[in-house]
Amino acid sequence: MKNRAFIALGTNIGDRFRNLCDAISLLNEEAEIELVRSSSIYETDPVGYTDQDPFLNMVIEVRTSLEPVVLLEKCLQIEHALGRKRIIRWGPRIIDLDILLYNQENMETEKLFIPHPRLHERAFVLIPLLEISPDEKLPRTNQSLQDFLDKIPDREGVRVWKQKNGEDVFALFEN
Ligand SMILES: Nc1ncnc2c1ncn2[C@@H]1O[C@H](COP(=O)(O)OP(=O)(O)OP(=O)(O)O)[C@@H](O)[C@H]1O
Ligand SMILES: Nc1nc2c(c(=O)[nH]1)N=C(CO)CN2
Repeated sequence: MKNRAFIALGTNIGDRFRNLCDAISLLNEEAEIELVRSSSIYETDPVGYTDQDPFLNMVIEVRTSLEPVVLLEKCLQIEHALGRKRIIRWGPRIIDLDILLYNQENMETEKLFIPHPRLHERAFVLIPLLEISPDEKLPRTNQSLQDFLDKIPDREGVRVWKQKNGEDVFALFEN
């Protein structure tokens, strides 16, 4: 599994912890995806469309033999399997899976932008990502993601909800 990718998870409907667990177990069932690392889980104030409940957000690192578009298809299938419906842009969701980074690639197709276009402006993504990969940069640039995070004024809206215990965090998600 030669490719390294980071996936952001977000949820603000129903049993949010259960939704994270379900999404991670479905990713783990894929033979071509290997879970490598996970951030702590953060509770975050909604951004964009603010009249909605707080989210749980986290970031995981995976290794995969899937090409980016196929990895996206798997993510969309999992969103669908967990009952996600798209109603309001940036609105409430059972689960959202975004591909943040895929190796050092930059790609823009109709369906897929990598790195994720709003990655560098979202504290709810940058904080968990930098927790597990502090030196990460925007692909093929020298622009450190920590620098982007430092420029975001409001970071108080992102609070640790469940601390990573330092050992196998994915154990949290075993059924
Ligand atoms: N890096 C990416 N990861 C996931 N989806 C992406 C990515 N780039 C483009 N997309 C496209 O975005 C669509 C998903 O949009 P979605 O409804 O989840 O947006 P959103 O989660 O409301 O907003 P945001 O994209 O700001 O997180 C997918 O169907 C996919 O085609
Ligand atoms: N805190 C927080 N706010 C959001 C989130 C999210 O995951 N967390 N996702 C959004 C749509 O992608 C819009 N706003």
